[in-house]
Amino acid sequence: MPSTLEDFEVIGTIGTGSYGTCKKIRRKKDGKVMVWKEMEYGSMTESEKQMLVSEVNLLRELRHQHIVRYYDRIIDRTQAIIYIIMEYCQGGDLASIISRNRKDGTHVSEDFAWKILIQATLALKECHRRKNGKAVLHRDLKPANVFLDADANVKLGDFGLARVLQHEHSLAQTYVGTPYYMSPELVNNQSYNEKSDIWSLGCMLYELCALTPPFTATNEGDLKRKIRIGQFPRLPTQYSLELDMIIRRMIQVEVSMRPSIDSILADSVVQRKQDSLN
Ligand SMILES: CNC(=O)c1c(C)[nH]c(/C=C2\C(=O)Nc3ccc(Cl)cc32)c1C
Repeated sequence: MPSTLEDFEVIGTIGTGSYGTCKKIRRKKDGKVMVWKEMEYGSMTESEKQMLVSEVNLLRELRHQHIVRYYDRIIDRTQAIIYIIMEYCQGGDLASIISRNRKDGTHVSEDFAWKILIQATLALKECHRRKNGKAVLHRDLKPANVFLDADANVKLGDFGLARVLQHEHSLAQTYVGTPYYMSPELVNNQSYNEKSDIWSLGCMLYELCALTPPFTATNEGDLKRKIRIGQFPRLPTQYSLELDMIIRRMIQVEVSMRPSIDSILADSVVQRKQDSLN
């Protein structure tokens, strides 16, 4: 029996992104707290709507402990709104954690950083696992798209849809945010690949610890120049050389020099940290 809007009650608004509003909802039949992302599709062409449907179907297939769980979708054809119903992540998003630490002058612990590194890498491994020969590259890995559950476990969210919603009519097309995590291959107009997600992962982990992206500038031209050069400061000295080194390996300009997901997970320090997490 497909869900309807009447099966849920809205208990709060979590946030509004470039392509919709995220609301906290409660399922009436069992009180389960979830979220839905409301997205207007009225201005989309038929092919863009088809892209959205296929991306939502991809989300439906992804089931992993570190990927936000997709539950259902409701299409309100009268309002031209699709509601995508997903798992509630009580711990919020990494962007809020970074902002709070920046304001308070505090830093996440080394163990927390390793936990996020390991679990986000496991989530990416699942995304990159070929589905009918089609990799689901994240393409938009950033602190605002990494969520935490009640036990501060990583839940990677919001991928695929970001790409679909970059259609020419979408407000999402209007430039939102500085591309701090843009990889050198994208700066050079080369193709996006799995190692581009590794670059973004490294930039995100760097910012989680240093509370600033590895590359910053006052204009996009300078930012692109710094990304091409690829030099950035060591993590704050409270963090180990091992953590600095593994993040530094991810943020290598040369694509082939960046570690694969499997080599990250095979790293001896990662293995030791993973054992202590389990
Ligand atoms: C400060 N952040 C929050 O309070 C927050 C909380 C408690 N939950 C969220 C976001 C989500 C959440 O709780 N579940 C989600 C599923 C998919 C997507 Cl794209 C986002 C979410 C956020 C941004």
